Amino acid sequence: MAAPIDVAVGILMRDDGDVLLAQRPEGKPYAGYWEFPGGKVEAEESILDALKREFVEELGIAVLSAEAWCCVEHVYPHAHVRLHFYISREWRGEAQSLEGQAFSWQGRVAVEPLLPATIPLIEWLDRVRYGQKL
Ligand SMILES: Nc1nc2c([nH]c(=O)n2[C@H]2C[C@H](O)[C@@H](COP(=O)(O)OP(=O)(O)OP(=O)(O)O)O2)c(=O)[nH]1
Repeated sequence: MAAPIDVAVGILMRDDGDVLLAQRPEGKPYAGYWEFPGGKVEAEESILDALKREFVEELGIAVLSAEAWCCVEHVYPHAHVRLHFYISREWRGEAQSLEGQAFSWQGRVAVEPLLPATIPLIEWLDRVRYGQKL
């Protein structure tokens, strides 16, 4: 099988625990599915740099700091991806829809459909956001 493609994914988390999700625009695989913003890491680029670049390109947001959280691999029909999820609580700017995508701040995540590889993350994330009360 081909080597996985590295993808940098960012979870912006507000003080109240809400997180930002975006809807994949037309023309991409899984258009209309919800995801955390991010994109493919380019050659010679660190994952954190890719994350910062994607947030500027897609949302006009400057990520000031982010912490590596977890890494998930998934094989789709279109690609084998290795997703590097980061959590950021520190950024500058308000989200703008620079690629025509919808986005939404969510507490308990209620948007759907979610990208398949992102679904398990939601439950893990609730443990981070709301403690072990689940
Ligand atoms: N951003 C993001 N991608 C995800 C998530 N979950 C998940 O399976 N993916 C997959 C979908 C895609 O196969 C891949 C991301 O690639 P992409 O096509 O969106 O990346 P990109 O913006 O760099 O795209 P492009 O330059 O090729 O148009 O990771 C997620 O929560 N966020």
